Amino acid sequence: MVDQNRKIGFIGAGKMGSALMQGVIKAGIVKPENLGAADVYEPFLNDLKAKLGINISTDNTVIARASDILLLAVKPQTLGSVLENLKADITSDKLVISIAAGVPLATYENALPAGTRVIRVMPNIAATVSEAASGIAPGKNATPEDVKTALEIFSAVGTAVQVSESIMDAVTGLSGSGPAFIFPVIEAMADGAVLEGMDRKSALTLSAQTVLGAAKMMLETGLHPGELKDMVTSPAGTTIQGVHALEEAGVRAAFMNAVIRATERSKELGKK
Ligand SMILES: NC(=O)C1=CN([C@@H]2O[C@H](COP(=O)(O)OP(=O)(O)OC[C@H]3O[C@@H](n4cnc5c(N)ncnc54)[C@H](OP(=O)(O)O)[C@@H]3O)[C@@H](O)[C@H]2O)C=CC1
Ligand SMILES: O=C(O)[C@@H]1CCC=N1
Repeated sequence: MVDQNRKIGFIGAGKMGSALMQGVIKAGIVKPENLGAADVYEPFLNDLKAKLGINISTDNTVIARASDILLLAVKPQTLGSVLENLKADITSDKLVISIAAGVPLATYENALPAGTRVIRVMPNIAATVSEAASGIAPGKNATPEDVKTALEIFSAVGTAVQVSESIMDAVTGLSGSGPAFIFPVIEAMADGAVLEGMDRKSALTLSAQTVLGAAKMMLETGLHPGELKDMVTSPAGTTIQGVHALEEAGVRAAFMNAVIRATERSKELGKK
C-alpha cells in the first residue's frame, strides 16, 4: 500500500490532472492534506481546493519542493519550459511521474538532474470514475519500488499494466485516446434508437449500459470477443443484420485506423 503520508504534487490541474486527483483521493492513496496541485489557471485550483481540500499554488516550484512524488500533467508542448523551471527543485529523493502523450523518458532524464527517477504513464480520463486503463514504463533510474508505487497509484484508479517504453505510443493510441473513440459510438447507437422513436435519455442510458455490459462481460469471462459476439447473433436473427451493416461500413478498419493514427501522433509529439 502506498504510504498515505507520502506527499504527491500535481503540476497541471486540467482535465487529466483533476481526474487523477479525484481518483487517488477517492481510492485513499493519499490524504487531501498531502496532495498539492500547481497550475497557471487559478480558478481551477480554487475549485479543486474547495472540492477536495488539497493544497494549491500557482508556483510549480512550491508544489515540487513539498512533494515526494511529482506527477506532471501538463501538455507535451508545455513540458520543456516546465522541466526547465523545475529542475533546480528535483532532488534524488523525489519520484517524477509524467502522463504527457508522446514524450520519451529520455527527454525528462536529459532535462532533469542526473539520476532522476522517472516513470512514464499513459492513463485515461476514466480515472475520474476509477476505471482508467494505464500503461506504465519505468525510466533507467526508476527502482522496482518506484514501479510498485506507480502501479499502486494507477491501479487504484483503474487497471494498470507495466509495458516497455517502445509500446507507450500504442498505449496512448488505444487506452489514452480510446474513450473518445467510444463516446461517439455510444451516442450514435442511441441516435439509431432515437430515430426509431425512443426518447433521448433512455436511449443514451441503454446505449452506455450496453457498452459497459459488453466490456465487463469480456473482462469477467475472459472469453474472446468473437465468441461473445457469436453468443448474441442468432441465425437469421436481428443482431447479424446489424453486424452486417457494420462490416459493410468498414467499421473494424475505421477503429484500427483510429488507434494507428493516434499512435502516430503520439510518436510525432515525442520528436518535438
Ligand atoms: N485528456 C486526456 O484524456 C488525457 C491526457 N493525457 C495527457 O495529460 C496531460 C494533460 O492533458 P489535459 O489534462 O487534457 O490538458 P489540460 O489542458 O486540461 O490541462 C493542463 C493544465 O496545465 C496548465 N498549465 C499550462 N502551462 C502550465 C505551466 N507552465 N505550469 C503548470 N500548469 C500549466 C493548463 O493551464 P492553461 O489551460 O491555462 O494553459 C491546464 O490547466 C497531457 O500531457 C496529455 O497528453 C494523458 C491521458 C489522457
Ligand atoms: O489527445 C491527447 O493528446 C491526449 C493524450 C491521450 C488522450 N488525450
